[in-house]
Amino acid sequence: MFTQYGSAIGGLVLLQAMLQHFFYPYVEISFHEFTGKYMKRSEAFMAIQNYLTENAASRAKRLKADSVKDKRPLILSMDDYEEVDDEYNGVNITWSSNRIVPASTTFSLYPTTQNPRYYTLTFHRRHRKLITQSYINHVLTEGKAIASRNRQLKLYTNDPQDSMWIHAVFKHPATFETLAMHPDRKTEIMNDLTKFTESKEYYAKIGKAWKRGYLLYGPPGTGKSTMIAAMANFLKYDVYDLELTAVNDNTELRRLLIETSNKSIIVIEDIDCSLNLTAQRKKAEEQNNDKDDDPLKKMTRIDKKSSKVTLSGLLNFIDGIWSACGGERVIVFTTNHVNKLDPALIRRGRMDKHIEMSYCCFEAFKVLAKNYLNVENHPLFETISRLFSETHMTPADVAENLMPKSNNKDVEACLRNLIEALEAAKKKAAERVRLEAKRGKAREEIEVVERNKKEGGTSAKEGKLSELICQR
Ligand SMILES: Nc1ncnc2c1ncn2[C@@H]1O[C@H](COP(=O)(O)OP(=O)(O)OP(=O)(O)O)[C@@H](O)[C@H]1O
Ligand SMILES: [Mg+2]
Repeated sequence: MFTQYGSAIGGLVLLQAMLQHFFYPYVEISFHEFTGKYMKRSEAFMAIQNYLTENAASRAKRLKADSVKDKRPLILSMDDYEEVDDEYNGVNITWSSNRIVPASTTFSLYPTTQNPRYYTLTFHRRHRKLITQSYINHVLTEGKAIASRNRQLKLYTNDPQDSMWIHAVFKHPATFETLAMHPDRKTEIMNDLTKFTESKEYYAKIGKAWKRGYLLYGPPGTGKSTMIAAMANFLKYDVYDLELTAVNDNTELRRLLIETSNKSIIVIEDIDCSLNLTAQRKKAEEQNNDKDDDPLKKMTRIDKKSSKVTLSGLLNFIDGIWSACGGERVIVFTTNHVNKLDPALIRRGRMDKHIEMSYCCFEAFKVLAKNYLNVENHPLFETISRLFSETHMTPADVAENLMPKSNNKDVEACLRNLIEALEAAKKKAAERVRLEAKRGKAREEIEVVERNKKEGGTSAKEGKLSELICQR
């Protein structure tokens, strides 16, 4: 009797399922927050979450506000058990957010204490091809792009105590827009960076690690560090500021470099001073060191000697290490003395692009005038343009001279300040040239006297010249 009942009920359930399948014209796809054997957070879920937060959450009736650090705007996403509609190529799609409620709450495999979430995508079955072959891809790509746009950049530095990376939020205001440089050169560098980020397949095809090296060189205050910050903000890459003098040996250097993440800029500033990496410099320093008895200098000398990071170690890592680690890394070296660097360190292929950061030109000044004074044109620009063609000044000094001296932000007063400073710099440079010429002439005359002496002759000028030598 019971078995008869049982089979009748079973038959009804089956019939209901068949009817539902026949009459329910929708397809549902679920995307779970945690997937795989180790219950890893799903990248697809995160991408969908970003996509829905940016595109569809404004249409949801119930929103969830996430607390965010750092005074960033509040993030509003759709709440649990809420639905939103989306449209793609004229097709309507519904997303709903749900949570798995486990049968027992005593033990959970999932890494969060809350019940894991999942999104369900519902659409009419006649659009199956469009949704599965195009729409889902579109959502995932968009979601990843949103994540990279909203990512908070990090600045890593290597801790000298335990040689580990420590990080802070990277918040440098410099951008290519605010960087004082000729616009054509800025465009060239931005294009170069963009091409690099889009060349994953190309690097794979030619069998090279996906990395690009930049050497920034120029006098102090010409914007090398500022350029690195602008690059990081442009690429949305984290910055690893590697202080080589705090690295004890090649093994440590190797570990630090392996620990750097994808999409990052590795910076080694003042490469010529970081270690005794250049042959000429090493020799000169050794000679000077032997004469030098300053205790402080002696201490740094000992420190430098005990550091066993070698040029060949550094070069090997630059060449080889990232081929194994998946790449997408930019490495930037900076120096004030490009001529002193070992050619092996900067040859093409290691440092792919050499960028000279130079004194301020009129075009670069216009960027600073816009940044600091919010002016794009002014009658005094003509004088300033002429002065820039006659004298040198670093962008750092130009910026300093453009800063209002009081609370009164009078544009004309600031520009006159700069003109005064440029004229003073021009005068100083002319004086330097005059002195150099005088010194050169005196040197020539001394040489004549000495030659005459050697040849046994005397010079009428001799007495006068020794006086001159004493004055120098
Ligand atoms: N090209 C530039 N564009 C905008 N601001 C600049 C530029 N160059 C210098 N500055 C200003 O001058 C300051 C110093 O510049 P920065 O530290 O980038 O120079 P640097 O070339 O790295 O110098 P150093 O060789 O001493 O490290 C910056 O904080 C910035 O305000
Ligand atoms: Mg610098």
